[in-house]
Amino acid sequence: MAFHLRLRGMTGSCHQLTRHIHIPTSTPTQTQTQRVTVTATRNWGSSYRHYSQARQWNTRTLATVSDRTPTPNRPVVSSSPGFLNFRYDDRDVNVKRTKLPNLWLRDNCRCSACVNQDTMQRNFNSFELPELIQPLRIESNQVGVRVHWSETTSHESFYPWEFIEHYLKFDKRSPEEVQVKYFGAYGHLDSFVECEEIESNEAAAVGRLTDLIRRNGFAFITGVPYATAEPTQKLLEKIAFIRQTHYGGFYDFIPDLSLADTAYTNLPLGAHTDTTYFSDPVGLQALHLLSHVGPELKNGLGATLGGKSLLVDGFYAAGLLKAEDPEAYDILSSVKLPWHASGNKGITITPDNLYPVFENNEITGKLHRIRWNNDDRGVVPFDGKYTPWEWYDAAKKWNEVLRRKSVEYWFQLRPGEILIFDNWRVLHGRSAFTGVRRMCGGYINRDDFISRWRNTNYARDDVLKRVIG
Ligand SMILES: C[N+](C)(C)CCCC[C@H](N)C(=O)O
Ligand SMILES: O=C(O)CCC(=O)C(=O)O
Repeated sequence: MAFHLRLRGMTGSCHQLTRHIHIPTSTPTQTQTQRVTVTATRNWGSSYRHYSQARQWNTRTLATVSDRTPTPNRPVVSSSPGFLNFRYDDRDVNVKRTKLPNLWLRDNCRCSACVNQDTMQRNFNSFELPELIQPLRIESNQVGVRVHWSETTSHESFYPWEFIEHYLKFDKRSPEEVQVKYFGAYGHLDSFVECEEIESNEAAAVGRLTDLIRRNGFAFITGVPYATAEPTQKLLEKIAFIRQTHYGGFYDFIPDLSLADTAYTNLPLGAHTDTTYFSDPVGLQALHLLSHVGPELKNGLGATLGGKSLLVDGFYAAGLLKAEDPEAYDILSSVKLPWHASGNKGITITPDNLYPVFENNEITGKLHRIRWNNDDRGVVPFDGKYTPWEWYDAAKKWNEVLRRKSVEYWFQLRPGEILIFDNWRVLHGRSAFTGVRRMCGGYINRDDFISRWRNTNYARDDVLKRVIG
């Protein structure tokens, strides 16, 4: 018996697909093979729209394959052309949709045949899946839904209820958020991990360290040997590999202008973020003061050498600006600027695009990244929603907030203490100094930092659910 399915009201060109599928008869033990000719439009999008509108097929309504066994507190699952339908009983469950596309579900099969278990990468070509794939049989239980698909080689997928119900209620996975703790003039007194803790229990200690940085914006590693720079480098590499830049990888510097940047001088540096000129500014920056040798004490009075360190919680400062002058916050979020690093011969780095001072997360609207180094900023453009003088006015307000006594956290770095901060949130600087001040440290990519934080603070299954979607 030929079983011709044709979607009515199709537009655009069609092409014939011939499928052999097993449609179970009423008695599940018997199945019969039937030639099925299915037509679908080339333009997948429109066929989807028509697909979901096609109520009547030109022959019998598709045999609904569904699992009627109700599972407490879970929706009843049924099938209609192109979709699995999920109907909650009369409970008022707040859902955004009551059906999920078959092709989307099949593409998200996570079985060991579909996902390379060694690499966690998709193991099949999504675009060779039957465009009008249908379930032959559906079973559901307390844990999830099992679907037997109509494919040339029949395929069985299992979807945990957590996955299904998430996408009935939401459009996507929301970005990970952590409870951040702002800091002001007094910093965080408890944001440190002992070096020996890392040596004795690396994963747990690095987990605590990365979580402190994630939540507080910065943390110290204390008790670090400082006769040489090597222990510092080794500790940083326990978080993630050190990022190479035009300053090299692990850095160890003194004020000798060995590289063309004011960091290699004894000049004061106002609060800034580093590498504003990279498309992907460095995620973490580490600084360890190894030594500071100055002129001998004069007439017995202590010669203050200077070189104090400054941190500003950019998220806290931006919150103050937003509350006091929302338009200034919006201007600094909207006006996209050029940034550059061009001091070193043969180096002229600029980002792939123009970027604003504040970047806000598209989903949560929350401040996500600050890019602020007025010395490395390019020319404020004339086009766009705001004029340059509106930008200067907003930036001046931002600059004023950054220099408030209540916002600036000044402290003295000491040998043996590595400072590590979130360069997308925390601005840093220093006071002028005399003498020879030796600093070492390194940059770490944002994504490598966040990956390490995830994997040292949460179970892998939980992390995989978050990152695969
Ligand atoms: C010494 N160390 C490599 C840490 C920094 C060198 C210069 C940093 C500069 N503010 C920039 O963003 O490029
Ligand atoms: O010397 C310092 O304390 C900080 C230097 C600096 O701002 C940097 O390396 O980006």
